[in-house]
Amino acid sequence: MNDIVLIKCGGSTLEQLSDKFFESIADLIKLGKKPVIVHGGGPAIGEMLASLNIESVFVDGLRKTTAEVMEVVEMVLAGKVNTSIVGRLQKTGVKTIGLAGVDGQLLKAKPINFEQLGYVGEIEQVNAQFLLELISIGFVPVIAPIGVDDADQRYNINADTAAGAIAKAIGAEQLLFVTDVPGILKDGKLIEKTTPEEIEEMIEDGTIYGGMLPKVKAAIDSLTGNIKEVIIVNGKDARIVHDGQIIGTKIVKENILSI
Ligand SMILES: Nc1ncnc2c1ncn2[C@@H]1O[C@H](COP(=O)(O)OP(=O)(O)O)[C@@H](O)[C@H]1O
Ligand SMILES: CC(=O)N[C@@H](CCC(=O)OP(=O)(O)O)C(=O)O
Repeated sequence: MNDIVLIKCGGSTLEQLSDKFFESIADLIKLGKKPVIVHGGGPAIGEMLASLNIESVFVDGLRKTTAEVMEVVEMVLAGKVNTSIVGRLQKTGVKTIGLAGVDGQLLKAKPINFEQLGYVGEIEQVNAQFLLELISIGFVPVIAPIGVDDADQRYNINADTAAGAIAKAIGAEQLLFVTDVPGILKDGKLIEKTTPEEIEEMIEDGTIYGGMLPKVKAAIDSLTGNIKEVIIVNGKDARIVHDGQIIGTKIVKENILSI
């Protein structure tokens, strides 16, 4: 047991996160957990691009990233969103360090499909050793999903995908997606527990679409690693932990569910 919990904070909910949310991260540390945060910031990037009269174009949920867009993505994610989360967490007394993929070559990336998506990246390698060292000396890393290659080209990585890859690389035990819905909803009702197989069916029948897709795909992929469960939770709730329980949708490996 390494007690690492990777928490992905979605841009959909970042501005609504209460002080209590950050206090519950401090609570997790008191319970002996080692949190690591990966954040998004899609809406903030969209607003900044709009204010610069640059159009946002999405292909299959991924933002088409020209060199000009990449500069804005990095400015918003690393410059604004990351420092804001670091500041809020630090206020609760937690030792925090903000990082983008370029720091310590944390996220080595390559283009997914340059012709179609420009500088959208996929992670080739995570510098897990660097992160584990920071965790071992008591820091909570807060990571912006920006990748880098050996030529210092930066890449825009979907934050859910980055969270899954980082969780797997550092052997996290739990992966939490904090978003703007209470979990996976079906016919308006919260699904409390589900499996990769059921998720495939919900993708097929259209129950799961849009921004939920990269989350469940990253969840399924990370369940092949050290992770025992992935939980999707609502960032609008004051606290993520209620009486020691996390409320949301739990995604577990099939064999565990059938026991
Ligand atoms: N079955 C589903 N249950 C709940 N939300 C869903 C479902 N399918 C798609 N979604 C969408 O996924 C969104 C969350 O993803 P996204 O907007 O990318 O958030 P984030 O910025 O937190 O990553 C929800 O607001 C909702 O519109
Ligand atoms: C390639 C790609 O689409 N990158 C995302 C990165 C931010 C992100 O993923 O933010 P959320 O978690 O808020 O969706 C973007 O440019 O919007």
